[in-house]
Amino acid sequence: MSDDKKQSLQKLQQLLQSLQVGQQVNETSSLPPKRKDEYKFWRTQPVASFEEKIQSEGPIEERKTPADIPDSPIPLLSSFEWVIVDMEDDHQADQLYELLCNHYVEDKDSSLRFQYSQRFLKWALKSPRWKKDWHVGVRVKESGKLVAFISAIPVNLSVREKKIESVEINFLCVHKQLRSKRLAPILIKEITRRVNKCDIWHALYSGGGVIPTPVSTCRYTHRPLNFGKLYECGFSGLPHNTTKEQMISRYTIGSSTKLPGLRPLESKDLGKVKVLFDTFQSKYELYQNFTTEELEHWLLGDKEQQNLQNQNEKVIQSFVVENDSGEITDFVSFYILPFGVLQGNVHKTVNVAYLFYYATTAGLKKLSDDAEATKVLKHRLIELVGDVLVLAKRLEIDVLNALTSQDNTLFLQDLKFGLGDGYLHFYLFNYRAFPIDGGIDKETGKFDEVRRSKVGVVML
Ligand SMILES: CCCCCCCCCCCCCC(=O)SCCNC(=O)CCNC(=O)[C@H](O)C(C)(C)COP(=O)(O)OP(=O)(O)OC[C@H]1O[C@@H](n2cnc3c(N)ncnc32)[C@H](O)[C@@H]1OP(=O)(O)O
Repeated sequence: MSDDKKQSLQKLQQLLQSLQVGQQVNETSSLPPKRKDEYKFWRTQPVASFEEKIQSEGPIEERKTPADIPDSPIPLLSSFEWVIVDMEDDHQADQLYELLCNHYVEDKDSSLRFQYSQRFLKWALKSPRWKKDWHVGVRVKESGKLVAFISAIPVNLSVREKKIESVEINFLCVHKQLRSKRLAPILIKEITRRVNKCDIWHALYSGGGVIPTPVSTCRYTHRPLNFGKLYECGFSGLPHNTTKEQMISRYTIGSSTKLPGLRPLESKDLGKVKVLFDTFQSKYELYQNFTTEELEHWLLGDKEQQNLQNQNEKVIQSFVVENDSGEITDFVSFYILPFGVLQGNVHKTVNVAYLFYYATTAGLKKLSDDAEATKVLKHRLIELVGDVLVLAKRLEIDVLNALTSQDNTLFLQDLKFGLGDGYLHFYLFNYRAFPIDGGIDKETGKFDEVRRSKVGVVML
């Protein structure tokens, strides 16, 4: 490949990357990592240091009880107040939607922003055992304007053989005009207080920026499904000596799925899917133990989504493969989170889907590092995710994104996913753990098909 072509391809990848960056833009990602003692806030928190040689896994802080935790919220400047954002009230859910749309994550020149629908946010924030008290907002007292937010949902994590009652922290957001005023640490301390009051002492969170200290790092990858539109939006250039038609043809996929017995997941499948999923997930070193109720929520959507007339409008799409004997041999899911295109483009939205959870019986009976089992698994995942491309295309998705987590490195290359520039770092609060493989070869920065990743959680 000529240098020009390489450069153009690189540019294309960078541009495409901006479509699927998720959490890595606008965070601390552009800053070089500092020593832990230079992180004014994080050096005070129970997290491992970068340089620490971990000897054994377990909690960092001594065991406390909820009685040790203050009853009152962390003080705020007098012009602001703590509020709960009531996700059951459409008006308040809309205010959160507004805040996130305008201030959460965007690309560098502010031409793209996430379009978190109310439907998406309700699904993400009202998972089983959710608590109103953990949807924490900050309002300007005088105007009532919502200017900051942070959330927690309960999760039961497994870190290697240990089960850890935890929360997942997400949607940390501060209004642009209030940035760099140390409000984020206050939000983090307040959510910590509220969670601790419920006798929970650990958390999982992720982000594109490096803070002390990632337990794993995965890389973003993307698979264009509608190159023509991405090109028209101005996000993708053409590699040197390549026509638009050639690029479109490179990414063209068939219109029908290939796996016999592939159909949408129904609630009657959940029992079987849970058994399959539990077995499949247990090979990872970081994963969530789902109850059947949680599995229903995350794979079928909340009641509102389940009751939709048009199932294509669901933000979560899940499918199973049922064989002739009525066994569920596989399931796969993806969620949809579009970007709004600003600055008067012909296209108003870029439809982005993210690969979510999956499991298969293929290669399960043998040890996961058995070469034959890996071959069987790889072959099956190429078929399964290959069908996801078709299903996503039918829903008019323009790009399918995936991380290098789970067993994804087995199919990314074959299915023409391009390596992105963005990384997603996974963090554990108040828990020391040995590093977990993220599916990237440390020498080359490319997909690690041999070790793969041991990260089995997917965060929204
Ligand atoms: C047991 C329960 C525990 C629960 C808590 C577990 C921990 C949860 C942790 C949160 C998980 C969130 C998961 C998600 O939602 S990741 C999504 C984060 N959100 C965005 O990227 C949206 C756009 N950006 C913003 O809204 C703001 O820039 C944010 C709010 C991110 C920072 O606001 P601002 O730019 O105005 O900064 P500041 O002056 O107030 O504060 C500066 C301090 O904050 C540290 N900082 C900056 N960004 C992040 C970040 N993404 N995670 C952790 N820390 C972060 C930074 O290193 C510095 O500390 P230090 O370097 O001096 O030490």
